[in-house]
Amino acid sequence: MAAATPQSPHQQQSSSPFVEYIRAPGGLDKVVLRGSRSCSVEIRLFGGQVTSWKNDHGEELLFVSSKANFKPPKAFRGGIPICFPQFGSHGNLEQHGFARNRLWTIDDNPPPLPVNPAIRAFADLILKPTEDDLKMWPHSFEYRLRIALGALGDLSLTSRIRNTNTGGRPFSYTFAYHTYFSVSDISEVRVEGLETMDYLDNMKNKDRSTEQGDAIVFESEVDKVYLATPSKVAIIDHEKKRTFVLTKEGLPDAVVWNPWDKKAKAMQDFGDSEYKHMLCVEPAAVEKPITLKPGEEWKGRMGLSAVPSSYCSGQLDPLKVLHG
Ligand SMILES: O=P(O)(O)OC[C@H]1O[C@H](O)[C@H](O)[C@@H](O)[C@@H]1O
Repeated sequence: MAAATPQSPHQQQSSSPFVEYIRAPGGLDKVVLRGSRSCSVEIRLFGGQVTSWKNDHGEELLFVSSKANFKPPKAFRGGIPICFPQFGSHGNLEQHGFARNRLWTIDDNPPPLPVNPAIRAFADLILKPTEDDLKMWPHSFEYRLRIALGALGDLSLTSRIRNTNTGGRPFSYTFAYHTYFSVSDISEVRVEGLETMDYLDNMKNKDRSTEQGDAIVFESEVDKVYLATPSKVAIIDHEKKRTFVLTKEGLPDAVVWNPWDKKAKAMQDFGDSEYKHMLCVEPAAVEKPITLKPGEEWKGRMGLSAVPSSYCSGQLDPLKVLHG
């Protein structure tokens, strides 16, 4: 059950050229971040979910299914759902935990977060457990989420999760930023940065294997949790000559998922052929749950940028990736 509806953000915050608070139909309030030219980010307070990230040509960079269910309490298919306090079925809560199915509020007075002072387009959201949540997961927490649009159109999500239990009890959780990238043709996409990594294969009962030695390509359903991965992963869309560069901090693992045709047909909120135009690469903490003692706070950050890639030799153009 969603939390009680707090005052709508537009009653509390005044919009600016960089941040607009909007009451959407059905109380699905959202926040729009505006950057240079046509760069923008859209965030729904329901789920604390980024639902759009556009580049300076106004092109949509994230995938949202044409059949997405925009009605709470079901999370909707696309953008960047937040998986907390449980990733997948790694525990006894609902799939991916409850954070993506709750109404978040605007955090009026967030604790200071060291960021680039030039960034003006950002929003601070907060989620705390409802009475019902505490019955399911008996831990008090404060989850602060900052979503920021950088001057170069880059998108960053910074999560700060604090254990506010008064009874002295620690808690553990698993976590992911379930990021849906929009791609032109999955058969033309490669992922670099995960080669030779160990992974748990969700299609083989979470068996542990090791990835082969070169970029990952896609010819069928993939559902793998790569373990202890590098802090930078590249998703190369060859047809679009575009590379998504994903950087992560505090998130050792990376989930890679494409449902392919059979599973796509089985999902009512996903078009039968939409698997061709999306890929999930999800910075995560799955293998080793995060444990917080009362008063302790964890920080997990994902940075996304989309750079033109002169991808040809199997190696990313280092200048573009490093400075894109
Ligand atoms: O349909 P959802 O609950 O959003 O989950 C969608 C997918 O999320 C992750 O990528 C998991 O690894 C997959 O096993 C799951 O199918």
